[in-house]
Amino acid sequence: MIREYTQEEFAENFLRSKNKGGALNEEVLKTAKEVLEDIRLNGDAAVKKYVAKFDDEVPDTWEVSAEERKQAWQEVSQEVIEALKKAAENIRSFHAKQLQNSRIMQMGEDIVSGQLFRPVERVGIYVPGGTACYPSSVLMNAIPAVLAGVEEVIMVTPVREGTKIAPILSVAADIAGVNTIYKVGGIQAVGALAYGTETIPAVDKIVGPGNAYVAAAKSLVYGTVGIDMIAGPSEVAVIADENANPVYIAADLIAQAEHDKSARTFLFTTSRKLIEETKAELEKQCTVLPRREIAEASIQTQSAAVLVENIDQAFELSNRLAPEHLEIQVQNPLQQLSKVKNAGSVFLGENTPEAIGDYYGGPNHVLPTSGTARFSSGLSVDDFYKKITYLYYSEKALQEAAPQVIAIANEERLAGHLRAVEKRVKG
Ligand SMILES: NC(=O)c1ccc[n+]([C@@H]2O[C@H](COP(=O)([O-])OP(=O)(O)OC[C@H]3O[C@@H](n4cnc5c(N)ncnc54)[C@H](O)[C@@H]3O)[C@@H](O)[C@H]2O)c1
Ligand SMILES: N[C@H](CO)Cc1c[nH]c[nH+]1
Ligand SMILES: [Zn+2]
Repeated sequence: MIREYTQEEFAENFLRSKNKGGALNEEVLKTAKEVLEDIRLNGDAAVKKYVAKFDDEVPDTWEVSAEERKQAWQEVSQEVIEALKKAAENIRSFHAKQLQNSRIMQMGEDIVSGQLFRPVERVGIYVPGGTACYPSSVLMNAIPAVLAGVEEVIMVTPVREGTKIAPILSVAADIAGVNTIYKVGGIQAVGALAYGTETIPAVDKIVGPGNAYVAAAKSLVYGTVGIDMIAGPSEVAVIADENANPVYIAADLIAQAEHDKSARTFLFTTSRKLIEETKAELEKQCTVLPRREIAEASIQTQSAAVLVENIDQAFELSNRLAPEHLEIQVQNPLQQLSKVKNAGSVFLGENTPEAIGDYYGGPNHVLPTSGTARFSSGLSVDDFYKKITYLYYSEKALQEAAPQVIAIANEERLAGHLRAVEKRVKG
């Protein structure tokens, strides 16, 4: 089961090599590159080919029809619809606080500058669906986009069985305000959204989580379109002291491990006893897990337990790892929050399992993985804005600024720039 590492071994095995976009290995990137190039050149025909290759049956029509979307509401229980609506409300209130207005600044008497906040016009949201069904990802992706004022939200998701998407995905899409849904997933969906095909329109930005293939494809189309971040296979790190509950820790590690064989789970603790008890719990809880095979593969190959001398050492390792999720299971967890430097999202105390954030709490669950939380953040309203700066100078203001600008332009040996100012100033 979960392997124990010394701090040095952990650094060697998990921080030096594997934590640099680890999920995007060469082989995955090579496949993604080939598929993307084919889609760029051959549009729908290539998409069709790869849906058949990677996802089985090719639906006759890729767009989920208005009729299918209406019918979906009859196929989901009222209880689940209510749960989705309540979750959507929490996510909406959390993200509404991130809304921003354009700014205008008076910089002295004759100068005005500022920033225009403009929504990205057309956004593609990726909703994973290879081995599980993710209505929560529909809400997490689309709600901030709609709040920011995105005009068109296009959702893509693979079909797992038959040629229909799960009705709950369609209901979640209606609740969140998705305009169009296409039954295409994987690299081929990312390619179609980036380059546009006869059926699927090109978008301005692609957001959303996915497995290593999806994450690799997103990283490769960056530049043609915007992307949010590398949101690949799930991760959780738990920092725990001797008072933490091994039953909860094992449950939370399994909750992320069951996403994907490539998911990564970590325990940093001051207690050897807790490591032993967590190991025993992992064995026990996995035996009754429907996705046992996936969770066990993840725990056996991608996980680590590290005994540390004190909690500060645990934070040091976690900050270097920059996990997607960090659980702080120590006494007075709020007092430890200031020690977090790198993480996608933090969960405080034993009553805040990471799963509450996956579905319901409000913060976004689309988060940076494989060490990329060192420089990127979870999805937010901000991802759906462009911030356009502007500047106004009066004649008098330009006159005053001219000597400084001319001096700098002169040093840069850019005479054209210098003259553009010089020609306007008198005297
Ligand atoms: N970081 C985050 O914010 C976050 C949030 C939710 C889920 N996730 C992750 O999303 C992922 C969901 O994975 P999933 O597989 O269930 O769904 P997915 O939709 O991400 O990927 C499934 C698609 O991958 C493609 N694929 C599979 N094997 C392939 C191969 N050998 N070559 C080329 N393409 C291939 C297929 O087209 C398939 O439809 C998990 O890794 C989970 O941990 C991450
Ligand atoms: N834990 C995932 C992010 O890594 C999000 C999710 C959706 N559903 C369940 N979990
Ligand atoms: Zn999860």
